[in-house]
Amino acid sequence: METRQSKAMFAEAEKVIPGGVNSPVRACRSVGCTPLFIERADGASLYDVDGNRYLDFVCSWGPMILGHAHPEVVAAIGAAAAAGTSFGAPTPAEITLAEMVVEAVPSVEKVRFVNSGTEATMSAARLARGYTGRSMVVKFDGCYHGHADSFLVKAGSGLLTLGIPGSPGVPEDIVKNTLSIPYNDIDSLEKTLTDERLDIACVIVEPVAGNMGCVLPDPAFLQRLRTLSTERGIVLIFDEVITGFRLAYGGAQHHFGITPDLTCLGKIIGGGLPVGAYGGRAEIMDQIAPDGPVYQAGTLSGNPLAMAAGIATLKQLQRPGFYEELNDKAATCAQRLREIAAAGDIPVQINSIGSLMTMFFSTDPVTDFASAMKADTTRYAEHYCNMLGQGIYLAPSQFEVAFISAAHSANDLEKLQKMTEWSFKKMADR
Ligand SMILES: Cc1ncc(COP(=O)(O)O)c(C=O)c1O
Ligand SMILES: NCC(=O)CCC(=O)O
Repeated sequence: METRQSKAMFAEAEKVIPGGVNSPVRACRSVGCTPLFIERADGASLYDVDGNRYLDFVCSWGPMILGHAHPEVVAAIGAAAAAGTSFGAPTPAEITLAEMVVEAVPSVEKVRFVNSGTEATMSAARLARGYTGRSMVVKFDGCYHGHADSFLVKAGSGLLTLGIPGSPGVPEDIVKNTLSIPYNDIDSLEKTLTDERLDIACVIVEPVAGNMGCVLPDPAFLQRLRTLSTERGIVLIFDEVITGFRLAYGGAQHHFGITPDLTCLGKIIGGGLPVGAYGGRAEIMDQIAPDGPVYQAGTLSGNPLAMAAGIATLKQLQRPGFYEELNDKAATCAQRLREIAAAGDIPVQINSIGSLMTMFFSTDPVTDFASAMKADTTRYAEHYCNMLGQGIYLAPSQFEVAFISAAHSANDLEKLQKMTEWSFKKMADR
């Protein structure tokens, strides 16, 4: 596949943008490539500036659950843009989207819109601290909650991919108030949350981890988390930036039947435009300014284009059978990939739930950060390059998830399976 234009653009970009990218995971360093520059996309396809077409399993890292350039979403954005792009004043669309979120997500009685998942988690932690008057945040190793200072401790996503354990620039005074403990480890959870010496304001968790690759929660772990948080008056925050409106219309909390105190959303609720949101029990949310003293603001918060894209997207997701169809299609695909793996000589573990999936190049089951780290990243890089050469666009890191969208056809998923089989054979023959 010829990618001369992308390479030239990357060289140009590197001169004026750090690393040539506006988010580190896009740089493709761990798979030994340079990024493709994308010209356009529709449905399940991406087209790069050299005119190559790819089947997209990154889906903009999660938002594009309907596929790219969905006509209803594009029309809604166009109509909103024609009416003015930002007013810095309330609009009817904010109420509509807020009502849709409140109706959909069990824990959410009130919701604030912000501009990214990072802002959502940062604001939720501040709110939890303000509400409880306590200072400590507990998170889990390998989970990623955006790039606010408090969360850059043993974080997943690009930090894990690039081997950055924490970030310079985050003062020790902040980090000392963050405790990161192993995911799915009920003993360590028990010890930490019952330790009277710890001044814990909140626990934040990805109810399905998606930033060390896809790691499923032990339902007993989530349940214990809920019980212990309640007992200790700790605010339980579900970071559903990936899982919200993805696993089910009501997110992971609906799927697992566990209700957090606060929920962070992003990605899908913006239909591909920059959005985040945090919401929860009214009693807690009422602590936010102007009703309460906890400050959070935003020039572009609740932006009319983003609201329009979110509303149009959620309307599509309300279609009867939407999630059954998407999740069934993804489960069948994951099962077929497991069969392909079992028949070949390349040891892989396929973790999947709903339309999320990660293929770990590992002999052992992956249930937490430590087991994720055993995956063979060199092998992932080889597989990634094999697949890209055949027009399959996967996440450029072993520690991310593949997203399947409503736009992926049976043929598309068959192509993914065929090419996976071919790539495994190529790797085994080498
Ligand atoms: C679980 C989770 N939380 C928070 C974030 C941060 O969101 P954003 O990149 O929109 O700031 C991400 C992804 O980036 C995420 O996957
Ligand atoms: N799982 C990683 C992300 O969702 C974020 C993408 C980015 O930081 O660019």
